[in-house]
Amino acid sequence: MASIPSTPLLANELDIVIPTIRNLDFLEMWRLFFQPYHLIIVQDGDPTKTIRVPEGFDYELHNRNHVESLLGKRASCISFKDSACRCYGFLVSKKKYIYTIDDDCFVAKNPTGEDINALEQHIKNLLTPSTPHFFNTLYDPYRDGADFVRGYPFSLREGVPTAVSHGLWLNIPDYDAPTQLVKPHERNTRYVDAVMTLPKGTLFPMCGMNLAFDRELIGPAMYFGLMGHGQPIGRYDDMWAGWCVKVICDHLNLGVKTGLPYIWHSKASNPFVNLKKEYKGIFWQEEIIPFFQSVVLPKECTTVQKCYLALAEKVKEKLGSVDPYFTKLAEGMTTWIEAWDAHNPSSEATGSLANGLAKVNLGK
Ligand SMILES: O=c1ccn([C@@H]2O[C@H](COP(=O)(O)OP(=O)(O)O[C@H]3O[C@@H](CO)[C@H](O)[C@H]3O)[C@@H](O)[C@H]2O)c(=O)[nH]1
Ligand SMILES: [Mn+2]
Repeated sequence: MASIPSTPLLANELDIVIPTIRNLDFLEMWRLFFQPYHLIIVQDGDPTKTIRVPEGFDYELHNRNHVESLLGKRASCISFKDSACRCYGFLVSKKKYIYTIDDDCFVAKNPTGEDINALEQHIKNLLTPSTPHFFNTLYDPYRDGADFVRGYPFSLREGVPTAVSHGLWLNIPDYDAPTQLVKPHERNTRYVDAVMTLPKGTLFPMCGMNLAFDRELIGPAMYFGLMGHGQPIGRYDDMWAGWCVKVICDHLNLGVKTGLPYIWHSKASNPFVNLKKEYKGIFWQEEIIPFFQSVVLPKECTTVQKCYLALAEKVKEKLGSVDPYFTKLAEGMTTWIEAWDAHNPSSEATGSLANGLAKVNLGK
């Protein structure tokens, strides 16, 4: 009986990025799964505050002083006093893969009561192809005990490289403030044992609290937009990144998966505070979504950076009239790419990997 290959740890190829304003005692629960990895802690808020990290973890900690000294004027594109600051950790990492998790997310248990190694599942998701061009009704065909169903074209069974693995949450669901207010006691107890590829041409609300991605394939697009201090909106950082990422993944023939793994989200943030942060986004998104649904990136955009800069231009042109914020956000997007390329000179080369995929895509 062939043994089922265990998932490679990728311990030297993956960084764990944690945005935080509090001590990281939550890591104790993750120690078994996280200890082999390097952590990039992005300390938000007051840089003079000391963040306690449990013994035995290999980590680097960046606070606002570090952000400003590394990026100089370009630090303006990194949010302050919002979890969006986490994207700074994506920028300074030198690894191929990123896993990002919030500090109020704990190890969940599967229906048989076993602890879920969320990182292992994300790695499986990222190392197996995606199927955005044709939906497999038995979900993830590359999973042990599953396959492509009858009628699935063989020409599409190779799939495409997976750029993003979007995990979910038991207990406190990632609801918006109005839903939180209406359903304050609702908890997610439903464990759905599935991983699905998001079909090409479909957007989704990407949550940043349990998220992994291939930094070499899509890193430059993982900009968590301008939120928090000095900004008219909050809690749309991960959403914005998800919409940009999905449009670019569709263009470059890359895949986005959602579903397993689950984490246990323990803390409901204050719905009234959240409502204040979200309220402009709640009506702006009725214009933002049609914008992303209508975006067509030029075929000359064969790297993530080129796609992202073209997208920033379109944001300024099409959404600038909705609110001046979007002009500022478009500038933030451009500054982000400048900062990314300044600190990741080799990324154009990896962008050419996407370029290669784009050629495959464009060849069709
Ligand atoms: O100013 C801040 C506030 C928080 N953080 C860190 O960010 C994450 C998420 O914070 P928290 O769990 O308190 O908030 P949630 O509402 O549950 O977060 C969800 O909404 C999204 C907001 O954009 C977020 O991505 C979702 O997970 C924690 O690690 C805090 O320590 C911060 O860095 N700065
Ligand atoms: Mn939370």
